[in-house]
Amino acid sequence: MERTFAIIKPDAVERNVTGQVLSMIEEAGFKIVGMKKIQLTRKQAEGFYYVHAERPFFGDLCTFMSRGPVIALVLEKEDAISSWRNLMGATNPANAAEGTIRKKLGVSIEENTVHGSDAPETAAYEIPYFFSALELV
Ligand SMILES: Nc1ncnc2c1ncn2[C@@H]1O[C@@H]2COP(=O)(O)O[C@H]2[C@H]1O
Repeated sequence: MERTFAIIKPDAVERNVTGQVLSMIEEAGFKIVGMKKIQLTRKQAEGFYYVHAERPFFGDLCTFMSRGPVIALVLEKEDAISSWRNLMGATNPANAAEGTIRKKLGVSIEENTVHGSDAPETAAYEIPYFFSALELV
């Protein structure tokens, strides 16, 4: 079993599609082992996305991610990291495959509804950024 970190982003929470995303997660066989609703500060968003600090979209991304509440999740499944990335679909919803969350619900390359860890090292940074060990059950 592997764990990955996921976020349901502000665009999805604003549009009341949190439940649709959670249904797709459960239907795909993930166990939700951690879940919380929080609103990031701008500084917390910058810390979470520090690997993108030099990218031109970094400022807008941190503004977007702190503009409203998000749902932070830890998901468990065999090959959870790649399975979750497959279920999310391509970063740009315009390029996402049928049946993926971003194809169904994504708005734009920035407001793309969900986030997921891209590698085990990333999950090892992202999970404890949001959750203590006691919160994962
Ligand atoms: N040109 C871009 N390329 C990649 N990611 C982008 C771009 N512009 C905005 N982003 C956002 O930056 C985020 C970084 O990782 P995410 O998977 O959370 O999803 C990405 C998008 O929301």
